[in-house]
Amino acid sequence: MAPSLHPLIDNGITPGSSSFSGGKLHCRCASDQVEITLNSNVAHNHACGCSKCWKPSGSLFSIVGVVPRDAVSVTANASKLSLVDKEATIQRNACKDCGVHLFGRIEKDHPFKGLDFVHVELSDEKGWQEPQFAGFVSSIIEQGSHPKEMDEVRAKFKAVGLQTYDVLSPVLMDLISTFTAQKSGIRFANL
Ligand SMILES: N[C@@H](CCC(=O)N[C@@H](CS)C(=O)NCC(=O)O)C(=O)O
Ligand SMILES: [Zn+2]
Ligand SMILES: [Zn+2]
Repeated sequence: MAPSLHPLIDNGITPGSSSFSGGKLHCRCASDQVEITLNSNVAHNHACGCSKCWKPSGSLFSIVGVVPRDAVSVTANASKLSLVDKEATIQRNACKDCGVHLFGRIEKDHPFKGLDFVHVELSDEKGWQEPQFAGFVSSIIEQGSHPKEMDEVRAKFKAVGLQTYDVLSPVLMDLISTFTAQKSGIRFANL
């Protein structure tokens, strides 16, 4: 059987709702779940093949989107959260008991500082923005996917209407490079 990319991708994509304005995420513990309340829909929601983003078991990709950090609050069992990797740019807060990542936050100077990274499949609500593209696709080889499977993986994304990139989408790459240019002193008129 072909490997699962992700349950939210494998059988086609369900569009989100433009009027949806947030909901709750829960970890996968049987009791005393960590609860996160998001007062916003996600943006730039996408499949990520990197080794650092949380994936449901059996899936090759994570689905991860961003929300303004001011829209994120931990509303139950905060004491179960711990940082996965204190050195990483994205400080991923995971449940110590079930391992699910509840939110990732950037504290250092970075183009995406101010945005938290979240996985909407941890919510029971419907209406979250659907995945827009797939990023870090080639990274799945680093986790053991066979290089010869890559055409099939990219074809599957294409079949559900998603573009694939080996880093991020052009919009996000341009944001990162704009930030880097400005850091080096370049000033753009009319941004
Ligand atoms: N090939 C690497 C890529 C890791 C990577 O750069 N991930 C991206 C996408 S989530 C990132 O921005 N990481 C920053 C971080 O994890 O802090 C891997 O799979 O581990
Ligand atoms: Zn948990
Ligand atoms: Zn990632």
